[in-house]
Amino acid sequence: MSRKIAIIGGGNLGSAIAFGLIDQSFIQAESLFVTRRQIAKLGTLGERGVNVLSDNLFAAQQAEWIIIAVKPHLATKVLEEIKSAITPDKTVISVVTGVSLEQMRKAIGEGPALFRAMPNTAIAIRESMTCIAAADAPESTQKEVVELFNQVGQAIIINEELMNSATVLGACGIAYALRFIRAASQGGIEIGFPAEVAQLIASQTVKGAASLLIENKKHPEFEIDKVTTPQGCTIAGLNEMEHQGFSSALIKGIMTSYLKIDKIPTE
Ligand SMILES: NC(=O)C1=CN([C@@H]2O[C@H](COP(=O)(O)OP(=O)(O)OC[C@H]3O[C@@H](n4cnc5c(N)ncnc54)[C@H](OP(=O)(O)O)[C@@H]3O)[C@@H](O)[C@H]2O)C=CC1
Ligand SMILES: O=C(O)[C@@H]1CCC=N1
Repeated sequence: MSRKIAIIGGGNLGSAIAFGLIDQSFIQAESLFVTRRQIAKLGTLGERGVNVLSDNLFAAQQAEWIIIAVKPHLATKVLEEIKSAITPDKTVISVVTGVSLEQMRKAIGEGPALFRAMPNTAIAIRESMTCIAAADAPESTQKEVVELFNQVGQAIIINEELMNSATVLGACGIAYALRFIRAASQGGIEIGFPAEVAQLIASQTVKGAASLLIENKKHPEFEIDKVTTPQGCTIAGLNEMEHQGFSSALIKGIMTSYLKIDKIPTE
């Protein structure tokens, strides 16, 4: 990509995006500007040739595309800080939870194309699921933004009303899936494996299950039916998990996360 990109807020997600983009060679390291106040913590990106700095305005002045990746309560402040650098030809993409396109427009003013994107931390290894919502952006710019996030996983356009749902299912979802793997590993240790072997088996098995659905595009129960031998051990274990509230716990957790989003301070 010939454009320059600035990532304002190089924390967990901002850095993950940076690593994903340079590892995929989507952008040259020297065309990427990543900011945070404690720049020493961006050392690894700096060693890879990325411009690491604490001057948000300078970073935004250099780039055509500006990705905002600070915590929700800092988003408006940061947008106002870099406002003078956001000329109408630029594209601003916020990955901030709970900050609407309308709030962004209010902080920046009319002109630039605005997007909200909700990737997850697997973006660092180019395996993100990213949901994107656009405001007043030409079709061609929307395509470019989807293309950017397709470089580092799978990206789709959604209506902004679904952005909180996308946050929970896609971004928080990484943590839910990892907690499943941790629990499976702990069970694996109890039935005989050393911890690292249990984790490998649990992780690769989850990867395989996800890949079956993504490649075959069938309902999970279709694949489960292939595993559950009548009177076998799989159905016995699955039924016990459901008696203990497995699916119900997950759905209730998803709803709790969803209801929490509107309570996250964005000012
Ligand atoms: N983590 C995740 O899985 C996901 C997070 N999100 C959203 O992404 C955003 C970032 O989350 P996350 O990466 O986890 O949070 P982090 O706290 O890890 O990252 C935010 C970064 O912003 C930096 N920062 C704070 N103030 C400024 C400033 N004035 N100028 C520039 N940088 C600043 C902080 O570094 P320093 O203190 O050194 O300045 C910090 O590293 C949040 O809005 C979150 O809701 C969305 C999807 C997934
Ligand atoms: O937990 C949070 O609030 C953010 C949003 C999605 C992932 N992390």
